[in-house]
Amino acid sequence: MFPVRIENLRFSPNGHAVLDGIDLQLGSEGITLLLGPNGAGKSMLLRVLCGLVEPSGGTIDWGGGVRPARGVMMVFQHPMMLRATVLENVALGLKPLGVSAAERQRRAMAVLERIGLAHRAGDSARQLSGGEKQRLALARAWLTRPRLLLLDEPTASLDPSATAEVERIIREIRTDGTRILMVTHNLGQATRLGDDIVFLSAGKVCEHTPTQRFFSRPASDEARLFIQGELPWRMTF
Ligand SMILES: Nc1ncnc2c1ncn2[C@@H]1O[C@H](COP(=O)(O)OP(=O)(O)OP(=O)(O)O)[C@@H](O)[C@H]1O
Repeated sequence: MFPVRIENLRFSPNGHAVLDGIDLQLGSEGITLLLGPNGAGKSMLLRVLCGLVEPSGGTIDWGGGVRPARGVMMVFQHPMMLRATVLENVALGLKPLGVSAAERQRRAMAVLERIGLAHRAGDSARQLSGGEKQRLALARAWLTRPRLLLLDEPTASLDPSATAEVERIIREIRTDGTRILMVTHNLGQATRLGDDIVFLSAGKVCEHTPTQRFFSRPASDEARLFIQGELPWRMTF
């Protein structure tokens, strides 16, 4: 499936270019952080990659073949919880894979242990806190062993301790062999988690560079102003 090669990817509903010719290559390992101002097209890029939105043009080459049906998973900023227990919500991810009910429960319990939610297995998932719901959503995706995991601001509304716990789980998923592409507005988080940074502005990739270099020597004016918190609003649209 890797490298994933994205070329001249476009999404232009009603003539407005949300993705304006994205060129990007993703190798088989690591955590890539997608940064950029509001409206840059970060979430839209993830939606196109996971197949939720049909692009207007361009190509995505999934390592020479078509996108593997179950190889790509996405976790949203506000993950959906079914009206069911925590265990059932996690086990659900394995249902389409034809895993038996007993095995689904066994594996779901094992992943709940790893994310520190085993003691909540029998509780209603909808009663969980925001941080716990995000951990559950990560566990649900992790259980299916995706090759590529797309994360859209998974810690956006979490406090520092819940954020640290989610970051720990993301690192574990990466160590387990899953490639991660993640949107964040948290620059501290980008330095903690990111192997490399893709900086998007106005639907285009301005730069794709190792994390340390991005923060010490950004190549584009847009990225430099963004890091300094001085990006003029007119450059964001
Ligand atoms: N389904 C859609 N159809 C048309 N335009 C859309 C659609 N979804 C989003 N947009 C527009 O695309 C642009 C980019 O949105 P997107 O959510 O990808 O930005 P973003 O970089 O993730 O921003 P933020 O950091 O604020 O979440 C916005 O102007 C948004 O209004």
